[in-house]
Amino acid sequence: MDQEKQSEYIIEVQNLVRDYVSHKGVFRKKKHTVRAVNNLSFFVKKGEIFGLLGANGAGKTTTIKILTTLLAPTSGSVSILGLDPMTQAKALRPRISFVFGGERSLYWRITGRENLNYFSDLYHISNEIKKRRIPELLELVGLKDHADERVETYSKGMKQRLQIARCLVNDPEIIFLDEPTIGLDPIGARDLRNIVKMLAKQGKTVLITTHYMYEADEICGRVAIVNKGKLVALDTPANLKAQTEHTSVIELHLNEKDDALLKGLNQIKEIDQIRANHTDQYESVSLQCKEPRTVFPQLFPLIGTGHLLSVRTREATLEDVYIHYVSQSPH
Ligand SMILES: Nc1ncnc2c1ncn2[C@@H]1O[C@H](COP(=O)(O)OP(=O)(O)OP(=O)(O)O)[C@@H](O)[C@H]1O
Repeated sequence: MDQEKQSEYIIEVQNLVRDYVSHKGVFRKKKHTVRAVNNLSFFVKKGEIFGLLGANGAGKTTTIKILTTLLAPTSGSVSILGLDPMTQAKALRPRISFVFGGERSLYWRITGRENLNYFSDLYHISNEIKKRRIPELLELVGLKDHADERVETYSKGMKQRLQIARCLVNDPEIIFLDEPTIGLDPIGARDLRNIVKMLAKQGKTVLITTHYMYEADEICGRVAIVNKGKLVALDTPANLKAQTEHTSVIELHLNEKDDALLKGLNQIKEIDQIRANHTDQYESVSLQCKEPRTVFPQLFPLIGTGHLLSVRTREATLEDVYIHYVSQSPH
């Protein structure tokens, strides 16, 4: 990527590597290295909602920690707002903010408003700005009517919204959100997504990690799919789905597990990928293929009488795309 092109980005990550080194054994200690981030590169523009997607252990949190000045990289270069998070942390910190999933960075014994007041003071925000900004933030995250209640009385969703308000007290240019909707009920998660969308509309840049593909599809302008520390795909959700344009999914629901069927499905060469999910009540099998009509004639003879509850075809979702990339990348 040339210099001119890079300058339009406010997050620049190039060939980032981070190793964790530990020592195992009591006497003869053996060095053990885990490469959590493996040659990762991506660039984010101002105002984007950029998603970092990956399974547990993919290296997302490690990457965010490096980008937010909390952890040193092993090698590679990172530039946030034109600053190096390691050597220019002091200049960078007031201009960014972050929320880590499940983190307890609020004081539960005091009210929501008092929390925002306290965190504003840590950033030396003037009384004049605080007076205007804190009510605005409480309004933004829908906590205006609960501002003077203790945080310990808040629901999980309210606490998470207060975390977002907390991370906005310094009016950051970039917000890093590590799994912000984890553990929230569907309405709480939707409220949080709406807040994130609103922030991007106001010109904030958001880097978000999530396990929920529909969430990434809904709010992210672009997503990077990371597997075992490596980038395996990067594009808009629409483009990623379009690249698998000729991919359809046939979904079968069966009233019980059918090993013979799975064995037979493995023989159909027109099926690109098979995913089976077994619950107490039923077995669901998803088949990725290019042309369902080429699969059906071979599929139906395999299904034992009485086993099939339903069958339907659908277009590939971002989740299918994600599974496609993650299962294809080398282990
Ligand atoms: N402090 C540490 N010491 C040793 N290994 C670590 C440390 N922190 C993370 N790792 C390892 O680095 C890899 C990446 O972890 P990381 O937490 O960055 O992944 P993640 O994508 O955020 O996962 P999750 O979705 O579970 O939060 C994992 O293999 C993890 O076990």
